[in-house]
Amino acid sequence: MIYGVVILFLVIFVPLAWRRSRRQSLKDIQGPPCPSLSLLGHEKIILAAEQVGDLEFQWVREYGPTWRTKQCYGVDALWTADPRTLQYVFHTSSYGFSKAVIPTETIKLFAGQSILSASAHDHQRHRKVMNPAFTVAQLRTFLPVFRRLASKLSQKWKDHLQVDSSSHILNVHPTLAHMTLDILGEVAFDHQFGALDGKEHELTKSFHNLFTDSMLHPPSWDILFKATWNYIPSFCFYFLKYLPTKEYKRFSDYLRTAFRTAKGLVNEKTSDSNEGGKDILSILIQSNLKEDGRYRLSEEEIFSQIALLLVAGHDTTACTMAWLLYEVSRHPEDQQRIRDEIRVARARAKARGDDDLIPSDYDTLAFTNAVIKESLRLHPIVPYLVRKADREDVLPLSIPITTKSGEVIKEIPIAKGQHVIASICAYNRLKSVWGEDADTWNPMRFLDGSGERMNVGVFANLMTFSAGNRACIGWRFAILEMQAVLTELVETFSFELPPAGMEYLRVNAGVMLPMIKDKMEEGVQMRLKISLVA
Ligand code: HEM
Repeated sequence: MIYGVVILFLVIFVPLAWRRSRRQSLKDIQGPPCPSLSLLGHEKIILAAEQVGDLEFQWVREYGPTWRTKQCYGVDALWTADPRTLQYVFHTSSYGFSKAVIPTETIKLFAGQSILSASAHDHQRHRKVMNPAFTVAQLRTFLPVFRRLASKLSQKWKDHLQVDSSSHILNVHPTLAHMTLDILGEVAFDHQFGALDGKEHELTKSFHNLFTDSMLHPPSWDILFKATWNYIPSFCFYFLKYLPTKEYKRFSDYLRTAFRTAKGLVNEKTSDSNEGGKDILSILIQSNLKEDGRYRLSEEEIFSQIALLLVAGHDTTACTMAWLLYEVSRHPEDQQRIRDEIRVARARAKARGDDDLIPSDYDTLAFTNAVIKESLRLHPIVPYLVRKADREDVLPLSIPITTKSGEVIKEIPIAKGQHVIASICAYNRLKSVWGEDADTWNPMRFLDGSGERMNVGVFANLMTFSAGNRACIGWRFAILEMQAVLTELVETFSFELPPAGMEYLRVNAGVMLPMIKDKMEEGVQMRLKISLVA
């Protein structure tokens, strides 16, 4: 049946797409030759790349930081890693570039009517209600929970070592994900998921391999089918959740489960006699009630934020931490330097009369923070973002490019509806921003300030948390959580790469996940050798 639907869409929409591609003005922009006359353009090779970003890095080397690719049905897409263009798209033009249809409708499949897929007008409303839950003061109150659950994780790993031997090769990803879910449960919803205790919540089951099942290496029919979404009336999207294939079923099953969990959590809050709850959901509900009725979030929108937070706030951080521990394993001398730095900070805290580090102590861990930034630079969990110009516009470039006809240009006129793809992974490795060693590990770049001159993204000039008014609302949350967890783990354990023979892949499942070559059927994993610090 799905093939019939796809063929029908192809017949109707290929001519439309072809006509649209004629209107565009990007023909003179250089880019990789199209693999064939294929209707898929470059989409298939980008989505199937063995290592996320490798193609983009190669294209930046060949064409400069702004280049053109073909999307399905011959439509041109403009890719950019140019800092000025990114600043223009994400900051200067404010809401002038909306999220493209395919990511928006895909997000709705697993996060309903949440902030992540809201239109510009609705986004301001969502963000105003959610902001009070993500202030610095609010987040600092979460630190004891971050520390307690990091220490619980550490105890679990110690137990592994006792059962096994003094060192052990451990897949660190699942327990990191259990810990980040438990953290989110407590600080966001005042709820105990008990994932680290091995409790099988229906949510953890329905989240397991959600993105790899739904988005990793999509079949050609799905890529072509999704491309038709750019041309169909919006009421058709309502039916996507009923598509019977695994790609769509996994998302709609998750959304149903998340909504069930969300209803339970909201009921707990509203029946709670303690109205001054300090968790994210309580603050969101209180902030919503203070709003004028016209601007309030509906019940469905609140459930959707919960479904989104459960995804956006846990595995993103768990995978990012898995990469962080991978980098720490590859660089034992940096690992030791982190340990020494924590020791000094602890001694200072003790001399002051504090039992433990306080939030401002984490800001003084200059090298540890530089390591976190460097890992976020090389391993951005969201590798690119697709935006659509809401009107005709002219994009400024800080790095001029040479067109096919040999002209050197500093700006690119674009048509309304043009897809502009921000390559987060390519920007994060741009030599003009990060220096000649941009492809290699060097946390020191964040200590001499050389990497942080331009202020493109919300954090450390990185695009990893995006930029502008739709940037990650949880970036401070994620950083404080990583600081607390990394200090606990590096103080307690020594990390090494396992013996040679394991090749780690950054796979593209909508988000960038760690897997092991030739063991992809085992799912997301990061195997590291751990032992207790002597
Ligand atoms: C290392 C961890 C994280 C990374 C790399 C990350 C990255 C991102 C990125 C790139 C976006 C923009 C997506 C887009 O425009 O389509 C985003 C949005 C968002 N993130 Fe995060 N995130 C992380 C952790 C978190 C955490 C811990 C939370 C919540 C507790 C969170 C909640 C959100 C929300 C609600 C949005 C939507 C914001 C909006 O549209 O205004 N994220 N994140």
